[in-house]
Amino acid sequence: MEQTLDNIVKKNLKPEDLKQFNRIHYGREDHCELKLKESTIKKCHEANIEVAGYYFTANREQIRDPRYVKVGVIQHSIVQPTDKPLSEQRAAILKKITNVIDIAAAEGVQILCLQEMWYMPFFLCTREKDKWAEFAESATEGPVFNFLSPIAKKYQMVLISSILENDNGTWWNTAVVINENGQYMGKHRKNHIPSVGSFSETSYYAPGNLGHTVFNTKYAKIAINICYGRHQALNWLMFGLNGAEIVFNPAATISEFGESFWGIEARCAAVANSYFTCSINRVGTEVFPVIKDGRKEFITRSYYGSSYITAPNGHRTPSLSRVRDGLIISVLDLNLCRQMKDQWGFNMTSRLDMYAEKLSQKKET
Ligand SMILES: NC(=O)NCCC(=O)O
Repeated sequence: MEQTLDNIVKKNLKPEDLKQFNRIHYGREDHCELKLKESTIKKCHEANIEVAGYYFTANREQIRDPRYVKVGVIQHSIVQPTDKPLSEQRAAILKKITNVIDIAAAEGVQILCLQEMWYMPFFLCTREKDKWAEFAESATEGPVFNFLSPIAKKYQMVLISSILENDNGTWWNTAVVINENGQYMGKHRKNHIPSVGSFSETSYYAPGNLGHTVFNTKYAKIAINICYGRHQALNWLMFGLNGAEIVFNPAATISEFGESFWGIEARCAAVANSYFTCSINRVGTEVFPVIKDGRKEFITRSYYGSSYITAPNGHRTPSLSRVRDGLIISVLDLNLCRQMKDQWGFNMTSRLDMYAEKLSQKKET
């Protein structure tokens, strides 16, 4: 059994203690597991993909019907070594992901989010640009959009695809939303760009210029907070103010950068803003041969996966594996968003006026 925090706890606690742990830590005594099809389990086993299903309920209301939506998140490693031709690298990932999307579709997933820059190695640690430029593409007619669009249509699935966008020669870190008819619905550009340790993304693209768009899809009002933006409470807040019911956080992050707060930030955001959050991180080790001072060196980075989903009441799923490809399928009752607002009064008691006044006075130091 793999050493995730959940597995360590499960293995070492007596059933009664485990119940207590789950009640206090996760907010519920069991994980409300969703029964998945035999075929899903078989296909995932064959492809060495961890698969887990959960559901989040809300109180029954007298007037409003439950508003169920089934979401999926996929974490995965790259397939080919990073020195192979770019087209081969991308084709191998697309093939792998097609299989996982097919599995998710057979389970009736309606909204599915992929990890940050899912179709390529996360080369942004190398500081190299030219070598990778062909991975940067148009949000509306690039190879990745053209690949996903028919899939979205075939399965009437909303797809969130994090890409390296090339918009008339300018690069952006962008999440594209494709609607259930396979049409481009819009995009969000990463607002906060890391320049920390080997995450030197500021040399590639500028902070996003599209604000905090919420996409009113057929199934839910969704938004995307891309990776490093999860460290900013106000970034999460703005998506909530704009009406998001689910905020996806496609990421690429490694242990050295706060694995201990990975499980906290999106969960806090879900509680503070009364929406669901879906956190998706890469897995696997990516090795980049680079030339430094005339010598060949290797940059190696390992991503710790651990994708999970949180409800507005703070209940969350266990994490996926730290090392294996994985798929979480979860049923969410969106009624829980308003119920939490009503129960806790977070909206009613917020003091945005007070913050706005101070923020408008704030000068850059
Ligand atoms: N991809 C990305 O923004 N990574 C930054 C490191 C982190 O926020 O964990």
